[in-house]
Amino acid sequence: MEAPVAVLVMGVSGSGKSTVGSLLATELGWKFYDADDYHPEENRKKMGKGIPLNDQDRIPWLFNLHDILLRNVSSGQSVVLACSALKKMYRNILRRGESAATQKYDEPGEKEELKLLVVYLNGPSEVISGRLAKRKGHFMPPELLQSQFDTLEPPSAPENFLSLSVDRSVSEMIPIIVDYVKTK
Ligand SMILES: Nc1ncnc2c1ncn2[C@@H]1O[C@H](COP(=O)(O)OP(=O)(O)O)[C@@H](O)[C@H]1O
Ligand SMILES: O=C(O)[C@H](O)[C@@H](O)[C@H](O)[C@H](O)COP(=O)(O)O
Repeated sequence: MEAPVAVLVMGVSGSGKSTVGSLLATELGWKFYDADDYHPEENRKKMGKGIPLNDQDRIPWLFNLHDILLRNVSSGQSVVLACSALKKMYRNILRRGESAATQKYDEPGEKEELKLLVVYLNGPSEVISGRLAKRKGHFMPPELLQSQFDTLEPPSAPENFLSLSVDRSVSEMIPIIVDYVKTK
């Protein structure tokens, strides 16, 4: 792998995106972005009140994240992004920005400005809700987990993705992800 890439670490709230993504970026020596840091105040307030976000809330946030990824990759900087990216359309926006909205080029691999490698952290709601119940000092209420599962569209071919069970330890995941990234 030579050209700069963006690695998306995705999954429902509490699946481990921030933990895995930040360690991965450190391991690779790449920049790390946590999509949670880019939610507008209205989105945070909405989630804080226990109301799930909808497409209208998420799409401008995803456009902004696409711009950040593209700016980095265009300047030669590979990046890791931790972002829920629950729907296929959301991942297309991260890849293509506004052109995803026109759906002219819908499928990953077609005329992409940005190579996005997807790491999908998957696991049962019982395990993830147990972790959220213990997590302290975060704006996301654990009650929203079911809505995240309801919205989730797991990645599928032709998306370029690696699926990892949240049952694995983080230290076990990192070398697997590094291998995946290095062979792409
Ligand atoms: N693979 C893992 N094994 C055990 N605990 C984990 C694992 N990944 C994350 N955690 C813990 O689960 C909680 C949620 O992780 P976090 O990274 O905040 O998830 P997300 O960013 O997807 O919401 C945190 O308390 C974190 O320490
Ligand atoms: O698209 C969304 O609904 C949000 O991005 C959501 O998925 C995310 O989970 C929250 O921002 C909370 O952050 P954590 O994922 O860190 O719990």
